[in-house]
Amino acid sequence: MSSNEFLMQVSGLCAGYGSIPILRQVGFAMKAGEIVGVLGHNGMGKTTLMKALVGLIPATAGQLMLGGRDMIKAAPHLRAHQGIGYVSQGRDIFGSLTVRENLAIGAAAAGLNRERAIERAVNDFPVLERLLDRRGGALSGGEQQILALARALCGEPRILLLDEPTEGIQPSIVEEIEDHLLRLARETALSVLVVEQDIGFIGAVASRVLLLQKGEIIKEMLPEQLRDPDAVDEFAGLEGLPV
Ligand SMILES: Nc1ncnc2c1ncn2[C@@H]1O[C@H](COP(=O)(O)OP(=O)(O)OP(=O)(O)O)[C@@H](O)[C@H]1O
Repeated sequence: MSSNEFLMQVSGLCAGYGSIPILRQVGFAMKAGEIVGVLGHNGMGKTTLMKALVGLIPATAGQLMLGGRDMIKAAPHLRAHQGIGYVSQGRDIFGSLTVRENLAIGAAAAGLNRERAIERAVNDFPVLERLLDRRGGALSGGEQQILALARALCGEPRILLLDEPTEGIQPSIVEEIEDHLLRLARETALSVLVVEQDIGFIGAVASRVLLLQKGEIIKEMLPEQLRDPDAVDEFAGLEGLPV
């Protein structure tokens, strides 16, 4: 396969906090429309990987090829212009602003028409319609996750990075997120890199799974291999999918 078929290519990525190295020579590539999962024990560097890709912490080495350019030294907003969207583990909803205002900020950050972005968000996630005038802080965890996802999508990313999107949310909303991600990947060729502890979610959405151990990708698995409890437990410290 030629390198041009990849939307994003990461190679030799090293990053950490101050003098503490966390990521060690991380490399992988993603094609358009692919959903890739990242599994790993707590503290193995999953969130650090997301932050290094978004540009919230500096890389000490490596490349991040996006649209034919190495963006590893670029500021976060420039990476966003190259198509990277991000929903952090904490979701970063503005709690004192309404859902409508949260979405408007997402649209403004991407230089898009506010009304059109809100219309699209409601169309994508109908649950948001009755919540538009409610404050972000008054939403349930699941509603906040949907809002964070909708806000990131306002930027029309080509690659969406999601950090534990199912954490603390009810199963019906988890299913809604699964369905929506699969539809976006299929219909709009959105690529998604998703860090998760919910192995059922990863098994449902990802076409392959990267296992991160001590800041290194040590193995790549297919979702069906997540049914092997020993393999999953060894590398990710999680129970496998039911056989
Ligand atoms: N701001 C920080 N300063 C220093 N060390 C940090 C900082 N944030 C994280 N670390 C350390 O970096 C390592 C990787 O953390 P990271 O949050 O990336 O792990 P994770 O795999 O996402 O874990 P979790 O599943 O618990 O979120 C951990 O040892 C953590 O203690």
